[in-house]
Amino acid sequence: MRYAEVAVLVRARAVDRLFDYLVPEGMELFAGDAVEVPFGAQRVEGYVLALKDHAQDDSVSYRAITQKLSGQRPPLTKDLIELLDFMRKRYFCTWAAAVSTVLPPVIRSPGKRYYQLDRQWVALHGTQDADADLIAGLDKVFTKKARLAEATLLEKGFSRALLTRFVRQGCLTLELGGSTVSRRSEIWVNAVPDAALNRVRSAHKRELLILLQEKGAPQRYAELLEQGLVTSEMIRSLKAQGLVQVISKPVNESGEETEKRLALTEEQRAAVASIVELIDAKKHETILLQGVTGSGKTEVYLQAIERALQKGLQALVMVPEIALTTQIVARFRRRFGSRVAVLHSRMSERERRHQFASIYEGVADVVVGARSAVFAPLDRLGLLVIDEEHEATYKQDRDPRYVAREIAAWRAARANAPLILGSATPSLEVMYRVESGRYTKRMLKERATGRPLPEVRIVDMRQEMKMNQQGLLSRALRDALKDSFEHQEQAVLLLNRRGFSSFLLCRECGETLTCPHCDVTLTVHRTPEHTLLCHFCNYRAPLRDTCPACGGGRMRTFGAGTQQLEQEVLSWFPNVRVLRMDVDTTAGVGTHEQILSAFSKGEADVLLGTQMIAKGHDFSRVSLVGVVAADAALHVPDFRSAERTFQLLVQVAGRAGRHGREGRVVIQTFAPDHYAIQAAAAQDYEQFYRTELPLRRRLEYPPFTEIAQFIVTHDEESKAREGAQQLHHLLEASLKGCERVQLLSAAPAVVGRIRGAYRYQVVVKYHSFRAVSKRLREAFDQAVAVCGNGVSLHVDINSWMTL
Ligand SMILES: Nc1ncnc2c1ncn2[C@@H]1O[C@H](COP(=O)(O)OP(=O)(O)OP(=O)(O)O)[C@@H](O)[C@H]1O
Ligand SMILES: [Zn+2]
Ligand SMILES: [Zn+2]
Repeated sequence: MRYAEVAVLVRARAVDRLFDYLVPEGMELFAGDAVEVPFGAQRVEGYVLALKDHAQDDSVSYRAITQKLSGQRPPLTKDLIELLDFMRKRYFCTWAAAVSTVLPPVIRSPGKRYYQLDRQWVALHGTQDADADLIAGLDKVFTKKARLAEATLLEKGFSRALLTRFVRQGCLTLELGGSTVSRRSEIWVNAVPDAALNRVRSAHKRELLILLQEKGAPQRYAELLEQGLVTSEMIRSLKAQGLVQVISKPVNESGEETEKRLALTEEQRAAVASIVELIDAKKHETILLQGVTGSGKTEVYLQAIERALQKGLQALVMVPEIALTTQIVARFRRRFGSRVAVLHSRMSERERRHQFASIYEGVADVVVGARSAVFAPLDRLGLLVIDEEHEATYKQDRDPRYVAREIAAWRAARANAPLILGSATPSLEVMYRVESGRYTKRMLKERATGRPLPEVRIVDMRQEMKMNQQGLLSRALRDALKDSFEHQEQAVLLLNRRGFSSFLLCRECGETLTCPHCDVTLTVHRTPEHTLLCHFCNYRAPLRDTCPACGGGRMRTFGAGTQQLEQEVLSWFPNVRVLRMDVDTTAGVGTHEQILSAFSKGEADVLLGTQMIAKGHDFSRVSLVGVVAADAALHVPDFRSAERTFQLLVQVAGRAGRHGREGRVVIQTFAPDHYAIQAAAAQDYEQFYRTELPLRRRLEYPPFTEIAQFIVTHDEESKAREGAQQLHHLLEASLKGCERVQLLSAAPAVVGRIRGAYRYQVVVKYHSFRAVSKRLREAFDQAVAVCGNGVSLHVDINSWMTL
């Protein structure tokens, strides 16, 4: 008897365990396969995590699996199966939630598999190959039909492993669920140096050889064929005589030849060398690649990946938000052609299916993608890269709230592969790990193009207010815009309105109000009564008009929209062309790309928008960057607000002057002396880090502690609050006697209400996850059990952003 240990896709926490099922006689089943099983009176989908000869309890008679759902390949690879367990323990999620997160629904059901033979490939490679007999055999089977079902080929004695290998080599094309999986390449021929012409009898062949020798470089087979200069038979026999070489070069989707690597700068070369050393040694290590904006980190990734591919290994590259990073994907495609698969959340189902198929079949061995790509089914990982490591988008904001960086680290360690974290502005967590010796660091201090970093100027908005300048644009920023337009250059204007909260800011001295216990900004809370509130610990204070610092009477809520900014720009410069990028203008699929590509083609003079314009773009004609209100980022009620502000300002500044004239940056702020703004203006990471770290230490924030944030929601405010208080009691009881743990009072969450549901939070700070995880989990499970109907509980471990 064989048994399967199955994770069933039933969400209820009450049945969150693995179930044993009998494997019916004759069912070919592997760990990782999708199955249908009886569950109560229903039939449900499940995943086989292990196969075994004995069930948990031999005296029980187990029910049998009713059906196998997956096709040839188990959708869950071996390391993904193990990852499920890690996710459950780390993010307190159920088996079902872990499986659903790791595997998007579209890839579970298999399609029928058909193959086509590439005759040109066979004609040119066939007979010389070590596989000559097998290829000749395939050729014969395919004579009558252009397309054969997999079952037919298996019947004829070709094994699956063989078919897969031929797909990877380019000899076969696989058709799966309406899309074609193939490794696109183009065939080139070249004369062997000093090929002895006298050995060639046929005049045609001799002509061809002379032509190739005269050219002295490989020629496209397709072109020679068009010109009537070759037949496949000619090439085959010349190849057999050792007079020509047949080369297949990878091409990209549109058939263009893949691009050559760039000659590296000295710094890049050293970085690539240290990564290559790890790849060769199959050694896991995490390397922080800290490179200033425009230092050419991407080229370092590309060349390191090339090495992994040469060794038959795969690479995974994570980018913060794929819709915003079309440029980077295009570069990967230009370099590695159809070996690149792209995964992100905005793809059509059909496209996603296609991308997954090419990964499973091994045709794509470089995966580039956003957060969820961290689960790509790669079983020969040789290198993992997280670009812009510091970005908040690597944190999943729904359950299970995983951090892609943690998952990548887990997979890299398991695969004995290096993990590269790239950033101009590394997160404090990562830099702290570098300092404590857990990660190594490689620096790129110069821009790869040799351009200098832009010059940054801070404008004190308090002075502007005194001069009775009421608008969003200071005089300095207006002058800079005018200068940029006069030189026919482009400008980027950033107005970030991150978060949903508002805060009070003194228009005369720039003061804001912070929590005396947590040092985060107090936000204006409108329900049930108007108060100032700390979302961390529930401290409250009354609203006020007068400033506690300067005594002025102009404490006002802060915030302006991008539309308002657009109007103001147009009122000063009626003839300039403005593109606006924010949540309103980017709702549709592909709209990001459209706006960005219009801007990079020079169809507008100004791009203005929220933080989505700050990241990663490489625009060649931008010489001016203006930050309209740096304070909006500074006063997000989050202990990371200074860090986020510094990162945002350095990143957006980095868009200026990457190629042409020297860049200029204008930062407008009510807090010109704030250390985050000062360090950003100097583009000095070290200066920022040295100031921020002691503050974190004093207040016991990450990287010195870790934070678990529990969220309780309900349609009625009182129920949500009571639920949070109940959870607080349970946590108190279960954490009793634990050292160095802080449990904060239940408080309204920063986003107090989403889609009608009220949200309360309870925060726990601790030093060691290992020491508290069981206790946290226990309290959480109890709270789930005792909380009434309609209350839902979420947990956010190591909250990346306290939202
Ligand atoms: N070795 C090189 N020689 C010449 N140009 C290079 C070299 N390496 C990179 N570049 C060019 O430098 C520019 C910046 O490179 P890239 O976009 O990779 O920088 P980055 O470090 O990712 O910057 P950011 O962090 O600002 O996104 C690109 O236009 C790239 O083509
Ligand atoms: Zn004041
Ligand atoms: Zn507080």
